[in-house]
Amino acid sequence: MIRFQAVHKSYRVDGKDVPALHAFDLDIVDGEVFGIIGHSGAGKSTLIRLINLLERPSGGHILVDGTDMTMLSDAQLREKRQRIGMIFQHFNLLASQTVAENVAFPLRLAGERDAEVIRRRVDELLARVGLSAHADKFPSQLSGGQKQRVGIARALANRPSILLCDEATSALDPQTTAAVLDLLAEINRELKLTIVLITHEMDVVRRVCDRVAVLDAGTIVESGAVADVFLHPKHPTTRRFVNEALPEEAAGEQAPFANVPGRILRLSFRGEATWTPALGRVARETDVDFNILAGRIDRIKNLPYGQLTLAMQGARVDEALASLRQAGIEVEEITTLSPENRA
Ligand SMILES: Nc1ncnc2c1ncn2[C@@H]1O[C@H](COP(=O)(O)OP(=O)(O)OP(=O)(O)O)[C@@H](O)[C@H]1O
Repeated sequence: MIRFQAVHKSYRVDGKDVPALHAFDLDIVDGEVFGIIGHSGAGKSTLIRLINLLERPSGGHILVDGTDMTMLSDAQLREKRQRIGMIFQHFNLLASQTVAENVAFPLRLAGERDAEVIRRRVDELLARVGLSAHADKFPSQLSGGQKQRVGIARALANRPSILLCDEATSALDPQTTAAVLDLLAEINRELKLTIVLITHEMDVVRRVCDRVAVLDAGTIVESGAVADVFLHPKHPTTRRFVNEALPEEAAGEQAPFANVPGRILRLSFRGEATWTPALGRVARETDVDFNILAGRIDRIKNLPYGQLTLAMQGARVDEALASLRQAGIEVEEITTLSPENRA
């Protein structure tokens, strides 16, 4: 468990303290993939670097598995950091060392001297990230995705219980991003380690995270299970991120519904409800008509979900909505959204 207690952080700039993170509490539980999303300058890097104390908090406590990181001596902190792996946007590999030497580096740093032990561990790690054939290459001979795989192998070398990912896919194209995120999800599942990642892309959160915190100008404005935050964003900043990830839905919300006859509704289906033909059944039973304005079916991590924006007409619309809710479908009336909420 990673626990932030009343943590805040200011940087000293031109003799003045400038706040980067306002006081916050946050728990990240063992084995989850926790995302922190925010725009540039929101404080994401600061927050993630507080976990391994690459940044020291201006106040408050950071507990990792019950140990207060702020109380450790330098030697204790070095030891603790070996159990907290980290990967970076620009990979931070040693250019003059081979892939195998880069992965061996943290093992040597931790005091391992036995060449055979190191070789076996490096082989195992390179196999895990799919780079066994590239052990003797130099970083400059690898693609971005391969470099990040080396970064991941290196971060896992000392069997950490936590992996911190600092914009780990921001320098990669969408296909490579998807492959690296799949690898992170696999590592989380199989090694049961906790992953904390920061990103400015909601799609990264949607693909791999269990929970998410939205950071806006140094404040956590919203947090919770990804499906809840994604399907029912409350804060305008969250809504903007979600709309980036759901362009069709965004277009639907901004359509001129004032001219569409009927009540404008948004239906959200999760899990099994995504595949049941409830809408057709309810329409037949209650004699309502519906017109689909926007929609999509996708996945939030392993959870299938669907969202439909539709206009519904008929004398028994309220009855239809009650039946849909009973079938496990979330129903929101969106004609009543204020212009601010539609942003
Ligand atoms: N070492 C530093 N000294 C002074 N100010 C800093 C320092 N590091 C960060 N800041 C400031 O703190 C705020 C938060 O920065 P941080 O890098 O944590 O944000 P971020 O969300 O990670 O941004 P980005 O996505 O651009 O990396 C910014 O206003 C930034 O200018």
